[in-house]
Amino acid sequence: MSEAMDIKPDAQVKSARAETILYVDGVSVTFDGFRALNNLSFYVEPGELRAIIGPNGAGKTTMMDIITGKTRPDTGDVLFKSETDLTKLDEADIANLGIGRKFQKPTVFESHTVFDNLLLACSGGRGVFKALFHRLSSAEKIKIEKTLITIMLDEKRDELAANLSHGQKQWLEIGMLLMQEPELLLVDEPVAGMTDSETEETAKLLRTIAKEYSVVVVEHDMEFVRDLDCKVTVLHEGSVLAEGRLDHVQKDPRVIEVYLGR
Ligand SMILES: Nc1ncnc2c1ncn2[C@@H]1O[C@H](COP(=O)(O)OP(=O)(O)OP(=O)(O)O)[C@@H](O)[C@H]1O
Repeated sequence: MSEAMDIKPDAQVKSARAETILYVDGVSVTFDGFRALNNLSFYVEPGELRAIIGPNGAGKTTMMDIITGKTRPDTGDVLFKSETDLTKLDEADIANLGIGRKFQKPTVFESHTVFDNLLLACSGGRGVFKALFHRLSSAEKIKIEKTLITIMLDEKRDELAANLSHGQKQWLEIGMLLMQEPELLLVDEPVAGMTDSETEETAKLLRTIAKEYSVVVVEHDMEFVRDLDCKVTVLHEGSVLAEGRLDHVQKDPRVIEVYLGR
């Protein structure tokens, strides 16, 4: 990007902020002298599905850590819904604001059924015993039923989570996050280790979820990213290298050189 394009007049910055669910601007973070994020700026609109790609070490995980309050930036702004400064909040506050994060490995309650996993997720910290034995409100029931269908596990509702395939466990964990009705969902490499058909179904699932919530997905699997059919941000050395539709960024010689051409 040219220097001229880098200059953001105040009015332009303001209008970008006004329309964003996530506003990351000029974020840098250094670990022991190594700059993991370097003046990183990108914006996500409400209801948007966004894929983040980039080579190993590009800063994708660090970026998620900054958004969720696990890591503090040295400089830069991170705003949720244009006004809440996430750099001042801790991880629990940020989760309570409505930002859900799905880590790469599924962490479901293996010895409970699919249905009970969703029930536990909407229990609001009641504890396992109380959560499983309290009377479900009709709103909770509807929410669980709707989520079971969304995550394609309606027919597995009485199955122990331990008996699910790896892909189904990932979907269940996404469902558990949906029970909290997050406005922004961050998903880290969801299809690693999935079968081809599970990968395809996961793209459909995330596209469905993005009709209701904003979703940011970090992934290396290009077929999957193509299926997401969304805007793609390419990170490299802690900055945005390119942004646009996958077809567009795949043709960018810089992207081919540092990532896709390998
Ligand atoms: N806590 C830390 N201390 C020191 N260096 C770190 C720390 N966290 C990340 N890094 C370094 O910052 C850089 C960016 O790492 P990050 O994990 O964000 O990249 P990534 O794009 O998620 O890579 P991958 O695709 O391999 O997961 C890497 O060089 C990594 O070694």
